[in-house]
Amino acid sequence: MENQRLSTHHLPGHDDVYYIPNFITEEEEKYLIRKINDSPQPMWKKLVNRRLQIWGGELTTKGILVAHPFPPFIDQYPDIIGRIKATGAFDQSPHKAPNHVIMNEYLPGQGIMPHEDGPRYHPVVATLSLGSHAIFHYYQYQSEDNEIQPAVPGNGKTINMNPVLSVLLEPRSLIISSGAMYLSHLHGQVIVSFLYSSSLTYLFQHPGHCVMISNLDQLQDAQIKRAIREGQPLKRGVRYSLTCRDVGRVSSLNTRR
Ligand SMILES: O=C(O)CCC(=O)C(=O)O
Ligand SMILES: [Fe+2]
Repeated sequence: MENQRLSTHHLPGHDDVYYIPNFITEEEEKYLIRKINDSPQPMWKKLVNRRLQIWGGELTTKGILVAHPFPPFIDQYPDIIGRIKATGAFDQSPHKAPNHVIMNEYLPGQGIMPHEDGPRYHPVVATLSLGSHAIFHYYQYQSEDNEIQPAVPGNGKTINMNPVLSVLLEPRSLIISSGAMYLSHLHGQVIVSFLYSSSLTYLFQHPGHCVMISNLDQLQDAQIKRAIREGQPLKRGVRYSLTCRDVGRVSSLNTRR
């Protein structure tokens, strides 16, 4: 997906992952978090390690979207959908913009296991982070010539738990994954309450486990940059992620988008 508007944001060595810091302002972030927290209890689905809300409609078991209008804080003010569309990341997708958003809430110490987003979506996902940072990893399945690593099962295949790419997601940033990173890799967010910085290139997720962060040069958050520079622990707060995707098949009974 080489795209002029995004080309300055791609991660070094990875043409199919883009990191855009400060995609929204602090004021817009506060507004969105307030709207999320104001939403009625029945909107939330509780999972073991996170809570989530689904915006844009429900997916049937056959992968068809029964469309429902977005809440206005997603496609009116601040117009997250319009701004994502303007990046050009969805130029090749069926609706040229995301029509489905899963909003995840993670408390400190919560995360999401490595997984694939699957074929129901056009293979581009744009994720907006709010509230706090996360380390986001991309993984591959184990291949025969890879060294054996501790692994967890996924679709009967074994995952190589050495990430191929690790990105520090700042609050207000947008990360876009496409191409092979969507189609043949897994992604996940490691469960940590603190991050410890060691040098300017490596961060400790927990003592003894170091990861190389690919987007250190792209970071913009003053607090995060200072903590990394000074070797201070980065304390996790509540993080919200808005994962925005385009579902190709939309029910004709209810196509308001
Ligand atoms: O929280 C994130 O950044 C990622 C969430 C995710 O991968 C998903 O909802 O499919
Ligand atoms: Fe995902």
